[in-house]
Amino acid sequence: MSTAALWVEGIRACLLDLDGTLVDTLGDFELALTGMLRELGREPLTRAQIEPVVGKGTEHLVRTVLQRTGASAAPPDDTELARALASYHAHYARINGQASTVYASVPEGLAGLQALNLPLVCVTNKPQAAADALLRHLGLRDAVVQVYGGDSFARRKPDPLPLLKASEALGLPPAQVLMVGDSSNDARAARAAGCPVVLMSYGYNHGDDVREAGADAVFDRLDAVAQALAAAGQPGARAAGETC
Ligand SMILES: O=C(O)COP(=O)(O)O
Ligand SMILES: [Mg+2]
Repeated sequence: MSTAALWVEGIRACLLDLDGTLVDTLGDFELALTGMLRELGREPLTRAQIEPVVGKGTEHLVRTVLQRTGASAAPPDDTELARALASYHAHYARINGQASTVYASVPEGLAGLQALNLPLVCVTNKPQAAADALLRHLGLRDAVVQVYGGDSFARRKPDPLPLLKASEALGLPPAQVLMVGDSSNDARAARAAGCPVVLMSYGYNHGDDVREAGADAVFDRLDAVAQALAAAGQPGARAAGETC
């Protein structure tokens, strides 16, 4: 990545997506959905079928899965959806973290961003309580100052609201807050909020090419994002140990 890239200029904080960016959670989605589908008397889906549906929040996931596994392709009615969601949440709470792993470059990437004194905030579409519990389980909770979930605000990504609220809480203009995600959902939210955005190539992008998602840059490793920011000599960030 060229150090002349504009997105690196003036970054003072980072918003981090969770599923597909920090943690590979596909196994957890598979376990919880399989539990729900069994309870509803339906056949489970494969991971390959589940992956493109992840990233737009729980209701979108469950609604789409019900539609794909139903006798007809009709959308579920409200009662059916409510029953499925209750089952899914109960299964997810029980298995949360059992089949999830932190991506290889993430510990180094978080350490690299922290070494630049950038506050890190998790902005995910996963429900807040589940996201918080997962980060704790994986020993990542202390790396971020705040966790916002898909139920934290009136609207979730790709709406800009969570990113605008997070920037406001940090006391920074969105142009100085970098969104780090894995999908067009993150890129759309960032563009609408006025945040620069980079995407990780290893996550879930709804089955589409992440390089076509409209990000400022795409990286294969999270520590490469920190290195690019460090190389640009961030004005708002000081190297670890450096004093004012
Ligand atoms: O839809 C989800 O639950 C996952 O969302 P995330 O990629 O925003 O973390
Ligand atoms: Mg994601």
